[in-house]
Amino acid sequence: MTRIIKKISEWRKVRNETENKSIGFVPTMGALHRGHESLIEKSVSDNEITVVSIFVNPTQFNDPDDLQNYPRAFEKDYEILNSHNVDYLFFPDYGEIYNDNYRYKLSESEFSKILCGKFRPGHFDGVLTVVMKLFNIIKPHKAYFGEKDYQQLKLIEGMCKAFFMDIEIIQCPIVRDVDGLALSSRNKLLSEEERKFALNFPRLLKSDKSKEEIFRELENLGFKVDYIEEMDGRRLGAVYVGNVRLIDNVKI
Ligand SMILES: Nc1ncnc2c1ncn2[C@@H]1O[C@H](COP(=O)(O)OP(=O)(O)OP(=O)(O)O)[C@@H](O)[C@H]1O
Ligand SMILES: CC(C)(CO)[C@@H](O)C(=O)[O-]
Ligand code: BAL
Repeated sequence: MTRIIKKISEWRKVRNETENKSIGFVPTMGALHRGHESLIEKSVSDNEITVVSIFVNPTQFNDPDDLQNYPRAFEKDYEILNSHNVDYLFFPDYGEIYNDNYRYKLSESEFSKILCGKFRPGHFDGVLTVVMKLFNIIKPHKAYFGEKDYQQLKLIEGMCKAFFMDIEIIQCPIVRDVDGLALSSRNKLLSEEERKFALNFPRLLKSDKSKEEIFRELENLGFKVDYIEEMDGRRLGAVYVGNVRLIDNVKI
């Protein structure tokens, strides 16, 4: 059975007893899907101990409605963790993580300001701060992140390098539904019709059109488009379907 740990003090005791065992860590905000499961499976196969965290981190939400509507599914999540033989679920509350009430934060001043960072002010400060805190608490050897959140993944790699953090970041490929939509917790917020409409996003992202053409075509279809950009041999984008913001990227 996956053991639920809510308190840092309780985890510290467990961590002290792990001796030389390898520890893999999968940070999440819950509402788990097969994308998360792919990270968990990799961690379970690579490490002797796997820790998953579920913490809907308020400091990375620039939009209070987005935070309030963020899907939460604790019971189903717990079943999924058990079915993968995850050893520990770290499930802290706000006060446990933000004992400073977010007076201290970690920022990156360049890459975090473009792409998603341009449209979600403060988002990556919140992400980097919470990931640093979680790393300092869990003290994993390896941590697993998905390529769907490509900018997040690169910023976390940069943070580890900048602060000489001895944690290996494992980059995991995007898991898609059979129809091509990248799995995302926020997909649960789409109506059936919106979900069908959302399929235009991955379809156009992977087309051989230019980023400008893709931007225009998505707008003409009725998407609100934050950006379509290319970097590192990838085309990345963020769009709104109704109130739901989706991100995705493909290799080009
Ligand atoms: N489809 C996916 N394939 C691979 N990894 C994924 C996928 N979706 C999410 N992840 C990874 O799971 C980790 C936790 O992500 P998170 O809990 O925010 O889920 P999410 O589905 O990305 O939710 P959101 O709706 O916030 O985008 C991140 O490292 C993220 O990149
Ligand atoms: C890395 C993370 C768990 C930090 O809250 C979150 O941004 C996510 O789920 O991708
Ligand atoms: N997976 C990224 C979390 C967020 O959108 O806040």
